[in-house]
Amino acid sequence: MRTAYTSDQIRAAEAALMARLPEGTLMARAAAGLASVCAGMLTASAGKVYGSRVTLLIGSGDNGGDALYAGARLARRGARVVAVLAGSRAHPGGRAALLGAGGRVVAYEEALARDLIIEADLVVDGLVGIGGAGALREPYATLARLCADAHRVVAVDVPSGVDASSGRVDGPAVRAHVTVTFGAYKNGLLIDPGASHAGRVELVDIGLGPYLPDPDVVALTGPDVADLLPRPIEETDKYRRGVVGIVAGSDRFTGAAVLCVAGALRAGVGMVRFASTAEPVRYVRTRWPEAVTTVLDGTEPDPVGKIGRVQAWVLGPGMGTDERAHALARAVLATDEPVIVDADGVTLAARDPSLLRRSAPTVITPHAGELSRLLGVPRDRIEARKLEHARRAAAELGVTVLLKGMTTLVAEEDRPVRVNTTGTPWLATGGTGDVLSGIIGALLSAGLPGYEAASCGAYLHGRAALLAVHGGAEAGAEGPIAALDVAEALPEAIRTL
Ligand SMILES: NC(=O)C1=CN([C@@H]2O[C@H](COP(=O)(O)OP(=O)(O)OC[C@H]3O[C@@H](n4cnc5c(N)ncnc54)[C@H](OP(=O)(O)O)[C@@H]3O)[C@@H](O)[C@H]2O)[C@@H](O)CC1
Ligand SMILES: [K+]
Repeated sequence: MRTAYTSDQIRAAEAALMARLPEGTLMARAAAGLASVCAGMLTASAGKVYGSRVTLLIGSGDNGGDALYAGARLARRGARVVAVLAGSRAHPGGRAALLGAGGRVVAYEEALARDLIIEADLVVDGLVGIGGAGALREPYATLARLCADAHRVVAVDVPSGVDASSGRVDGPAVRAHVTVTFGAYKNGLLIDPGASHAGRVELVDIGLGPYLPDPDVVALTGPDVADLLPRPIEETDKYRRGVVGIVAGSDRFTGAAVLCVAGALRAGVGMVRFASTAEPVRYVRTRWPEAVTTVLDGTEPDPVGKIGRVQAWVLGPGMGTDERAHALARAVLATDEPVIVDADGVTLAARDPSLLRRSAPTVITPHAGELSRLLGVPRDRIEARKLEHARRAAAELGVTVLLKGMTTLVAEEDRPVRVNTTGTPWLATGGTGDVLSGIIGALLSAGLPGYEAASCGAYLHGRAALLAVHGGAEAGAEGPIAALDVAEALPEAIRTL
């Protein structure tokens, strides 16, 4: 499990550790780790450290101090190091170390900074770290923008302009090839848009481990998901493995039904009971003979009873939002089984919040627009502050929230937010969300709690998509995928966790 923290949590841990160490020890550890990554990159790109050109962008805080001390180490190995000071101040010890090692220090001037950034083999972003607040001011903002023209950029601790605690980016921000972070991951390195500014993240151990509190954000890894996934045991049967009831599709949207059933079946459910109007039932029966189907014409006094016993429900994909759909949603949500509410189900819940007031576990899977309707908060505000709003929705609605997006978040009250690290931009294609809800339904029916089902489901969905994009391989050339390809790649995604 990868764990991440807010700036305040990191600061508190650093203070506790620093109190036990001679002054400057932590910065020396950070700078040594940073210099070693920089040297590796220079060797890879320029063939050697000696003679290579390094430009340091230096802010007035300790983030600049790290960069200056690392620059001094590189200068001692023969690199030609120049520090551009963005502010009137710079860490005095770091500045002296760089000058002592033969490096140069220049005051910011735009044309000079541009040349130094373009000509460098490596640019080191030491503008701001966890002390950054709000959008970058000038000339920091211009320097961050100029980094787009650099050959290679290493960000110190976090890319400047990215909020370390949330991943928020308000204005220009450095886009790094590599981020060297100290002591522990910061939330902003895992959550977008920050995460996509960080490039590859290298964690340098500075001894913070024993002083870190419970993490604020975590990311599951393949082995974590492998441990959490229920596997069939010898004396099992389809009922014990889990039966999921899928209420999805309508005569207008038949595909959502087929895809949702695909996700559940390929994720390894014991059995699918599928219920809908006549058309989607016909399509599901044709494509998935494995599913047991029920036609609902909307006149049933007890639709849930007609469908039969299940251990969990998927409610919503393509089911529509009319009166019939509303009544069906009410009936499913009145049961005592866990329910994942997706798509039209989320729209119905936004219109009638009483639907989500239930004691059994509920997972909702909105994108930012759907969450905007649920919370009554503008969509762009949610997109800018995803962590905050996923948490708020979980607390206010009393459900597990899977907020879809470039990085998917899973929030539940009093638990660290889980951020999903698998996936690919190719996933942005119609129907993939229906597959995801089927996967989560399958995991819920197998007995996983909502928090685990949602986060493992997102992981498997993203991993299956990656395999499909690479034609079944872990990496390599990429090609387009359709939603059904994601479902079809699930068994391989699980096999190779
Ligand atoms: N603590 C430790 O033990 C260790 C810490 N370490 C390192 O220290 C870093 C934290 O250092 P830090 O606390 O000095 O803050 P830092 O990130 O340099 O930024 C503060 C400066 O930035 C400025 N500034 C802020 N916002 C701005 C904006 N929007 N636009 C422009 N400027 C802005 C702000 O200016 P001011 O508001 O004061 O005018 C202030 O001067 C941490 O990330 C890690 O790299 C490591 O060495 C390991 C040990
Ligand atoms: K930085």
